[in-house]
Amino acid sequence: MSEKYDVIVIGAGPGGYVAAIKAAQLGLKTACVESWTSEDGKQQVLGGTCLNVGCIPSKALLEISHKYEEAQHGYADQGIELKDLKINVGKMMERKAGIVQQLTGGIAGLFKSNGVTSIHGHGKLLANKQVEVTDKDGNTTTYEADNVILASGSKPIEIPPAPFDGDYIVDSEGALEFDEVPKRLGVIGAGVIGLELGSVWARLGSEVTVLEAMDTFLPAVDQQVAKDALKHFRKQGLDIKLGARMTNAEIKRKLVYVDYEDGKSKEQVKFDKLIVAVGRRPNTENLLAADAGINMDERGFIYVDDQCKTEVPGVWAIGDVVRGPMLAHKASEEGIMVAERIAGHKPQVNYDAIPNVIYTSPEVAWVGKTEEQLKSEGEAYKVGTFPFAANGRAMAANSTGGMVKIIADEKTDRVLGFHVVGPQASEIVAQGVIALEFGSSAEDLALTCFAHPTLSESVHEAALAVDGGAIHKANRRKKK
Ligand SMILES: NC(=O)c1ccc[n+]([C@@H]2O[C@H](COP(=O)([O-])OP(=O)(O)OC[C@H]3O[C@@H](n4cnc5c(N)ncnc54)[C@H](O)[C@@H]3O)[C@@H](O)[C@H]2O)c1
Repeated sequence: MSEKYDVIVIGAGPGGYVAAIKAAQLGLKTACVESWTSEDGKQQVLGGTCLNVGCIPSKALLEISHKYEEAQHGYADQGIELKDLKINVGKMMERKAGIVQQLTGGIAGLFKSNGVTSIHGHGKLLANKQVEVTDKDGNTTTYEADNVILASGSKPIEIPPAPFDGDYIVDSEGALEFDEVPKRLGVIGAGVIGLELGSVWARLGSEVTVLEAMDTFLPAVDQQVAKDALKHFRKQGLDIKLGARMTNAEIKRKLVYVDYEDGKSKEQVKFDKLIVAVGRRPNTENLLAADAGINMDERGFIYVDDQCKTEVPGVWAIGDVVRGPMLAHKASEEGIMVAERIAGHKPQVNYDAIPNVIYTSPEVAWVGKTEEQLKSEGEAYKVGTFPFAANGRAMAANSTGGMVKIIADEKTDRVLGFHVVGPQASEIVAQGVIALEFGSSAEDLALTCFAHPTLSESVHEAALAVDGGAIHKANRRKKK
């Protein structure tokens, strides 16, 4: 038996590393176990999926591809003339790798400065809050802790009709590593990952076809916003086929042949590469000893309550291994809540005010309820929208697609939902999160002074529009 800790965190993704830093800041003796190893097998890699092969590298590619597309299609209209524009995929990948390295190295520095002990190896929870760590050579060490936080994240779901081969049929990770722009790219699943990665490669020149089994586009998103987004994506050249269920994918002569059914007929299409993005599942295999006392549902999610407590006192679980959206910022919030609870405080994550973002172009972002949810709950509500087409700053930026939509309670005027499709939606949605968190009314937003000229003025106008008072668009007349 080795050292005893106040807190051992298993997993150093945005849930785990944040929990470990917060616990150490609160004076708890903390260790964080992470098995991820650099390609040369020499070093531990911190940051999990988000920093290494998820949010951060995908955003690096999204930013670069956005610039390239703008230079290709948007500059000439603005009087900027370019000759011989080219994309250098190798250089783009180098830049992405540099950003990842900088950030993951930064966590190691933060662990050091906060006094978190980093343990390299695979962590497994045993009975009595013991954690067994197996290093890369197979040696095991067992640690004891008063509290264990399980934060082992998730991985892409592999489906039998389209097994990953790492070259032609890839998951979200493989889709960040193509060494050239595929001529024809297939994407299975029009979820967040499929749309983000599909749009990266479409902007770099791929002909992208997205096959989505469901008939409804982005069913979790407010449908007025989802329909607007779909229109923009299709206009950009993404061929999104709804109601198209992929049934088989086969690699033949350096091409991927994909069969799908669309309710009317069976079709086949061929691609140079295929990305399969049909969801993720929790990383809970080999995480828990049989006598650890922790229960999971049939899909491998660990049962927890609102405070992320498992059924074993002192064992907590956060992030992608538990209920709720698989989002880095949700995991981090849970990590902070758990660390503070261990230290004796009583914080609570407000699960009703967690923002969602799809980093496409235009971006889609929202927080709170959709119109569809409110209708099904029988709530009376009112809506204000404002299009970026009527926003001077959006015009100046040559980015006028989309809108802001605010939904407020019919009686109390309290903001219930905040939805954006358009430029900088990921930044603008923070205003909705603050409104929801502070329980603000649409009138509070309408009475707030917004700087001119900014994209955020569309928030102001949408809030004014909730009661028919927008200045820069025609309001629907109220019935007398
Ligand atoms: N920006 C972000 O917030 C972000 C980024 C990446 C990942 N994530 C999270 O990661 C998780 C996984 O994302 P995802 O996009 O892989 O999953 P998803 O669940 O969002 O979407 C998967 C889609 O695949 C479709 N599908 C399944 N089988 C199919 C088939 N045989 N043929 C055609 N379509 C099929 C489903 O109907 C679904 O719409 C999500 O929880 C997501 O929120 C979030």
